[in-house]
Amino acid sequence: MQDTIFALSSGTLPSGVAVIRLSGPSAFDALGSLCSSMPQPRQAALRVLRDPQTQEPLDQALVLTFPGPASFTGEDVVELQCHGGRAVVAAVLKSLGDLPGMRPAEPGEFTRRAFEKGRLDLTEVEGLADLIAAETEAQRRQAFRQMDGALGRLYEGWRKRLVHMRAMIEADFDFADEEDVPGSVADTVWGEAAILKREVADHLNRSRSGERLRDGLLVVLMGAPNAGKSSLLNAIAGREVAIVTEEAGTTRDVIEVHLDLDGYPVTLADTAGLRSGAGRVEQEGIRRAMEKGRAADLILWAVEPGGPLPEDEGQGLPEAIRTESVPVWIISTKADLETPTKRNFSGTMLYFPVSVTKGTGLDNLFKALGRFASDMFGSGEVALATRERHRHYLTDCLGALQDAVSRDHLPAELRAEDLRRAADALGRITGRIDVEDLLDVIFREFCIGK
Ligand SMILES: Nc1nc2c(c(=O)[nH]1)N(C=O)[C@@H](CNc1ccc(C(=O)N[C@@H](CCC(=O)O)C(=O)O)cc1)CN2
Ligand SMILES: Nc1nc2c(ncn2[C@@H]2O[C@H](COP(=O)(O)OP(=O)(O)OP(=O)(O)O)[C@@H](O)[C@H]2O)c(=O)[nH]1
Repeated sequence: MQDTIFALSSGTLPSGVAVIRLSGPSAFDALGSLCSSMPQPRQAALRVLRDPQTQEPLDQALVLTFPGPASFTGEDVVELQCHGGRAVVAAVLKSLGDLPGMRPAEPGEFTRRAFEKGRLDLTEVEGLADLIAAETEAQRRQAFRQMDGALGRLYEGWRKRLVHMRAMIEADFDFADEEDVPGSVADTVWGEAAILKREVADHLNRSRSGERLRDGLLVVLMGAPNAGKSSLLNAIAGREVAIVTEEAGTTRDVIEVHLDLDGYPVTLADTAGLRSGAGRVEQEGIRRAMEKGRAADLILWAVEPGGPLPEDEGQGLPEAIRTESVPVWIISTKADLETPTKRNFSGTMLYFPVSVTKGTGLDNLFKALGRFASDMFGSGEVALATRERHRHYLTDCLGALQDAVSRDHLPAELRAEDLRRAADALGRITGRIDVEDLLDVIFREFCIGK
């Protein structure tokens, strides 16, 4: 018999109320050992929880039962909604652990059981994890859609189309000698495969923005020492997160703040000022700055009056980063010291005069950053791939479809095998590869068993 697992499912203690969940075949017996009578399924009831050995009262709690399979995990589930005191929760967990067949749950084990019982596919599991991690509105929306099955349905739909295409080819072989089967049904299959290939390719092209929305856009502040980067970061973050001093080369490490810009997640990283002839520690800071710069979605180049511009040889933005085709915006700092004049720099770069001392120019910069993020993430209407894992298998799927479509000089059996690889790649994303499907489709559509 499978273990029954239990865990505190609500957050850090102490809290107003703490939710302890149990799932598995002994869940209801365990509840029976703790309280006098079982409540109606799915209805909260107030009960005194007692230590099963001593009958000492532990707490007065709301208890709920969710009989499987109509529960979150698909198993019998019990919830104990206790007072959120540390000793209360410790005492209840101890009593549960002493009961037969009970053990503490591993991280994610409730959801894992839900997956194993087929109640959630892998993308829904990931969506649930992302929903719990979501920090901004756009992240929440994307995660909710995925948890709700939008991505899984898209891939399942594609996989079913592939299974159907293979069924067509199979049928063509099986009935090649029979008279009552129409001519080569398989001929239409390659056209369908080409259409699907385009859909997968489009989806794959958009997957970066799904991943970005999940992780947050990386905006990196770079520039010469003393340009005012840390002051700018502090002003943007609205709190003192980076050390601001008048000494050049203060920021030696990369400091990051997470921002919520109109619901979009943005990570802003402050970096060490770039200069030659720096000491060893500072050199390391510069190396890290370069590393961040290469990973950036956007670089803000801070320049004080008279300071170096990105394209300046030696003091500017290093060649290695300029060639990465990352957009660079110029932030002309300390605008209170000197009326900033738009100097002669590459005309395509956006330019923002900012004074942290006077507090001017920041709103403008915020608005532009918000627009940049919303352009990058798009409308958020379509289900996007959100993980490298998805992109990996989508690439496999696309490669297999490409083979199926292009290898028209090869026998259909081999090209059907390409379709199988494409379908399996999708099945790996959702965690559901089901070989029985192929037979099902053949039986249903062609009445083989007549
Ligand atoms: N107290 C509590 N709140 C919670 C959860 C929980 O487990 N406990 N959840 C945990 O993540 C989320 C809600 N998710 C849930 C998903 C499905 C079922 C469930 O019982 N599903 C059955 C019955 C559906 C129905 O009656 O409409 C089913 O799908 O068959 C319960 C919670 C968020 N809030
Ligand atoms: N007048 C004026 N001074 C500023 C402004 N912003 C920053 N400063 C000053 O410029 C100096 C350098 O600022 P930081 O923010 O430490 O510069 P940084 O670019 O982070 O420097 P490093 O960490 O060395 O790379 C400090 O003395 C700040 O007070 C501004 O808007 N106006």
